[in-house]
Amino acid sequence: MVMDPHGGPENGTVRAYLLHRAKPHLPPWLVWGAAGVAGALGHWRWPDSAAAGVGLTLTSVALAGGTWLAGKAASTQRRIHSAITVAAGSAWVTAACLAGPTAGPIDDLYLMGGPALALSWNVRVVLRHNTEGLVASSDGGLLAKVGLARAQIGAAKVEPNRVTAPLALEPGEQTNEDVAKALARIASALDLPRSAVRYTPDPSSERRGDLVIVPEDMLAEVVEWEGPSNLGGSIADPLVLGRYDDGAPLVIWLPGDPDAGRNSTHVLVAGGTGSGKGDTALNLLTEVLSRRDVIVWFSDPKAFQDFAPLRPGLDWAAEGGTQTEILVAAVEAAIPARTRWLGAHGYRQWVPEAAQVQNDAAHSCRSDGTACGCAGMPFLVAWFEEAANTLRNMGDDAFTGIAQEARSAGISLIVSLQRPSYDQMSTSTRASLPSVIALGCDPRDEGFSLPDEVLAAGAHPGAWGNRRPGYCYAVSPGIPEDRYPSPGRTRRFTLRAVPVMERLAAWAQHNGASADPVTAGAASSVAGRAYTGRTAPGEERTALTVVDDEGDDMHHGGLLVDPEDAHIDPEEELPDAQEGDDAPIFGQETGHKPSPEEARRLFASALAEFESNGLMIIGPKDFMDWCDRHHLSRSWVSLRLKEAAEEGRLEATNTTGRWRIVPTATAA
Ligand SMILES: Nc1ncnc2c1ncn2[C@@H]1O[C@H](COP(=O)(O)OP(=O)(O)OP(=O)(O)O)[C@@H](O)[C@H]1O
Repeated sequence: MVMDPHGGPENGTVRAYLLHRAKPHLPPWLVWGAAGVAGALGHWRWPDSAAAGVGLTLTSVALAGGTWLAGKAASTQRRIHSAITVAAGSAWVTAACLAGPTAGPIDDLYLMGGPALALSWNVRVVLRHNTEGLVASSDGGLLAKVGLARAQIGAAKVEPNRVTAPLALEPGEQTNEDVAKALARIASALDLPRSAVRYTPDPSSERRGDLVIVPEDMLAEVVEWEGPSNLGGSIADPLVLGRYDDGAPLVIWLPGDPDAGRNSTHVLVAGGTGSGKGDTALNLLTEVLSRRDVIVWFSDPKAFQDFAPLRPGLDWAAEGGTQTEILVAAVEAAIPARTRWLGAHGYRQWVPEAAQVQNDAAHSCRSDGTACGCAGMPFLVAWFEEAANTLRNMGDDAFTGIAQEARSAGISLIVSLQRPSYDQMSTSTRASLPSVIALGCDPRDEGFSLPDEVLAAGAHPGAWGNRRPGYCYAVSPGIPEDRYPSPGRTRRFTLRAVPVMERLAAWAQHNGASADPVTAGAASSVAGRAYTGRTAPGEERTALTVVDDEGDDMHHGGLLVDPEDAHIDPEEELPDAQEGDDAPIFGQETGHKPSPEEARRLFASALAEFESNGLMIIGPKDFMDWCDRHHLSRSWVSLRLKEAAEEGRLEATNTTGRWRIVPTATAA
């Protein structure tokens, strides 16, 4: 039989299991048997010896006294129990030796007294197993050992794998912080991992709290993802990501709930390489996509390696940096539009009713008080996978602004980081993400992942590193705060999950929400055809594109070229430009170069080409080849970009030298 280091059977039979469970309770019975044998043997050896009688009696008294002295370090209760047992046992052996094991009441004493004593020890072992250390500490043992002498432990609540013991500290001498600092020593004294010992301070007292001990790691077993928890439910229902160490489901909520007094939230998924961050993201994304009233805008610089099967269910999948910049701009545009819509329909924040057709007069945008029948607005999840670069480009102020305002617009941001640390994300950006799913990380990054109080209460993701994939702490509105330091584990995704994810994406594509006109309009107004919205197979969603589908060719892209320039064929050979023309052309090579006017026209066409290709955020570097082709300098381009911004064709982004194309339909 394979044994684990704690002596448990790993894969044994039922019999082996029972034997294993019975093992700790056998010794008192073995001692009972041995005493019987000793009595019989002694009587056979010294049937009538007076000397043996004195010797044996002294021995038994010495044994009992010795036990008493030896038990000094044990609790008083245990000491008395041991001494009585030894005294009774040795007295019986003495009597049996001298008078014979079957004489008078000696055999009855053996048969009744022995089992009673053995049982009393069994009870003790059971008690000790459940409240290991805590019983012993009632006389200060454990707590003295860990530097909390004089603290009192109240009646412990014992559940199958969880002991909760109220702790009262020495008034004026000790604080809850002292307990937090002693947690590692308590774990050491109990021979448990540090994450098994937690402390929940009582918010109303600096010297009271609950010590929670979870002796067995019930998360060790890997659970595979089998499908979403609540297909067709609302995004307002809990999202189930895994389970806690006591078996309770690990859930979070994204939208707020005014009735429960819960705010909507943004989530950081933080974990080191190999911590199971990818699978955790899949847990969250599959839950979101399985709900009927939410759309997802998803940006992934890694080209959807992990998320490919789910891609058809996304309303917008942005791949790489530039597309992500556009997605960010679209979120920025969607915020005021959505907030306005929610306000006009009498919602202080997004609730599931907002996603329905607005048939309730109480939620009408009409001034006459009749129902308006407007299309509902689904919740929006904007997801930034591996977001360090995106956040850096956006800048702190922009991100914190978006995060702040998104919450009243029915938008949750989900951000994941390659490494959870301050060199990936600034303090202020970190602070604008109220929720975190903290997976294993470098011990030095713990302070970034989790709030100080949660770390002080015993959370320790640095202890997992990448050795416990999927283990996590979840801090989020709606989770009871005393749960924050409890570890959970998400579910694992294997190849077997792929077809299920594909079916889920197809379900979302057909049955999930699609963007409402307000959100789609805001997205299209900045992203042009880079935003298409999710399309079901066979369904052309052209309504959202502001540019004519035929306009792929930049030079003939109807809508995109000024009408007075429409006759120009830019392919046509252009006359040589005059030397010394007024355009500030520097570093220009000799050769064919367009006149300033033509160059401007070419520039307009180039913008149109970018737009028709969905490349909505541009900078001088995007014009490098173009400059070479047309013998124009980059500084000339920079100047033109600024001019175009003044004309309303471009809009400045948060990054110097990067401009967002204003789609032609909405260009000033
Ligand atoms: N909940 C889980 N239970 C068990 N194993 C898991 C769990 N989640 C992930 N794993 C396993 O852990 C390994 C690492 O997971 P994953 O690739 O998701 O980590 P990661 O944090 O995304 O790493 P990286 O940043 O390098 O991509 C994989 O082999 C995966 O199958």
